[in-house]
Amino acid sequence: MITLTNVNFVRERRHILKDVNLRMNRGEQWVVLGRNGSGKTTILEMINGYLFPTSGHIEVLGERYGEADVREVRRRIGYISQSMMEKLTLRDPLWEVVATGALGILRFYEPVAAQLEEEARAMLERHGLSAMADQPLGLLSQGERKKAMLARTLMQRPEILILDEPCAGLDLYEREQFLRMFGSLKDQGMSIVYVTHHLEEIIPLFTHIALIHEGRVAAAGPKTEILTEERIGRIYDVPVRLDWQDGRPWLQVRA
Ligand SMILES: Nc1ncnc2c1ncn2[C@@H]1O[C@H](COP(=O)(O)OP(=O)(O)OP(=O)(O)O)[C@@H](O)[C@H]1O
Repeated sequence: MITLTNVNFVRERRHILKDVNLRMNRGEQWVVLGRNGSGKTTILEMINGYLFPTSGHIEVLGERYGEADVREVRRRIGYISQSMMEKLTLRDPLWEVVATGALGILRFYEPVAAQLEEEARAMLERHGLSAMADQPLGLLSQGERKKAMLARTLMQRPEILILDEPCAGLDLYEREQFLRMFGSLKDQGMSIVYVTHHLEEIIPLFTHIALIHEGRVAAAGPKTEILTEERIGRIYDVPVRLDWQDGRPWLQVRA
C-alpha cells in the first residue's frame, strides 16, 4: 500500500531523512511516533507527493512517484493536517468547505451542484455538525474544525487516510469521539496512517508503529513489539513506565 525505499531528504545542507525504509501493507493501521523535528511530517508530505526524496523511491497504492501522475494518486488519499486547514478560507460556509473535498479543490468559484450540496450536508449531519452547516468555517471551535476536516476528507472516499496530530487541541470527550470514528472508517476498508505525540491515542484499532528518531526509522512493526519501556525511554530520554490497559498503552514518567 505504501512503500518508502532508501529514502533520503536533504534541504539546506540538512539531512532530514536518512535512509528511511518503511512498508505499510493493506489491512494494517499505522501510527507514526517520534520527537519534535524527527521527520514525521516530512514523511507524510512525501507519501502525499508534496515533497520528493533527494534519493530513494516511494510507491503508494501501486503507483511509483516519479512515474505516476501524483495528482491522481493524491485523489485516493485523504490528508488531514494543520497545513491543509490553513489552505481553506475561513469566511466560506461550512457546507461549501466540506463539499470542496469531493472535488479535491480548495474553493468554489461557480454555483455548486444541488446534489453535491445535499451530500455535504448529509456528511455534516453524520458528524454532528449540521447545526453549523451555514456558518463560516472561521466561527467553528478547534474541535469542530477538526471534525469538519474529517467530514471534508471523507467526501472524496479515500483509500488511505493520513492524519497529522488530529487530536491536538481537543478536550478529552472530543478526542475520544474522534478516535471512535476511526472504527467505522476501518470497516469501510480505509487504511489509516496516524501521527501523534500521545501514546494513549493508540487505540486497539492500530496494529503497527513506526518510531522515527533523528530522521531515521528507529523501529517499525507490530505495536506490542515496538512499544517497550526501554525503547521509549531511550528515544525520549525520559525514564518511563508503560502499561497496557483495555488494549491501549498508557505512559507514566518515572520519578
Ligand atoms: N523545507 C525544509 N527546509 C529545511 N528544513 C526543513 C524543511 N522541512 C522540514 N525541515 C526540518 O526537518 C526536520 C523535520 O521536520 P518535520 O516537520 O518532519 O518534523 P516532525 O517530526 O513532524 O516534528 P513535530 O513533531 O515537531 O511536528 C525539522 O528540523 C525541520 O525544521
